[in-house]
Amino acid sequence: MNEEPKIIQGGAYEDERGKLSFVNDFDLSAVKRYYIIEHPDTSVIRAWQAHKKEQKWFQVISGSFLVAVVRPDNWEKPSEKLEVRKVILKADKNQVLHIPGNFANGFKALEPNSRMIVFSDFSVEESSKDNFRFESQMWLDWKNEI
Ligand SMILES: Cc1cn([C@H]2C[C@H](O)[C@@H](COP(=O)(O)OP(=O)(O)O[C@H]3O[C@H](C)C(=O)[C@H](O)[C@H]3O)O2)c(=O)[nH]c1=O
Repeated sequence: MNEEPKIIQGGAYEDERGKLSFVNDFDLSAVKRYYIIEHPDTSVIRAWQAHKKEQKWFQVISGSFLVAVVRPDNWEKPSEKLEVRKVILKADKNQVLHIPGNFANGFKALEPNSRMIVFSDFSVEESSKDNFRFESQMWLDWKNEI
C-alpha cells in the first residue's frame, strides 16, 4: 500500500443563524469509531503510535496541534533517520488530515487545552492487534518544534 498522508480541505458558511463548518470531501463510510484527545498544555508529547493497516483521520476542533508523520522502514527497529512530515492543524482551518496505514503519528498541542477528534476504520480490538509504539524522542526534537 503506497497511499500517502493528505489534507482534506473543508470550509465554512456563515449567516445570521451562526456558523456551519463542513468537510464535504471526507467520506466517513470506512469509519468505525472516533475519540477526542485534549492536551492540557504544549509540553505534552503523544508519540509515536503506528499502524500497518489502520487508517486515521485527524481534525482539530479547538486550538491547534503540530502533527508529525513517519513511515517506519522496519516495524521492530526502524531507522532513526527517516523523513518526518509535519503538519499544523488549526481548528479554524476546517482541515482533516488522513493518515493511511503504514505510518507512525505523533503530536503536540500548540495552545493549551487544544482538542482533536480522531476517526478510525478499526475497532478498538482490531486496532490493538495492529498497534506499534516507538519512543517519543525518535525522529523529532519535539521541544524545539515551534
Ligand atoms: C483510542 C481509544 C482508547 N480507548 C481507551 C484504551 C486505553 O485504556 C485508553 C488510552 O488509549 P491509548 O493509550 O491507546 O491512547 P493513545 O496512546 O493516545 O493512542 C490512540 O490515539 C493515537 C492517535 C493512535 O494512533 C492510537 O491508535 C490510539 O490508540 O483509552 C478506548 O476505549 N477507545 C478508543 O477509541
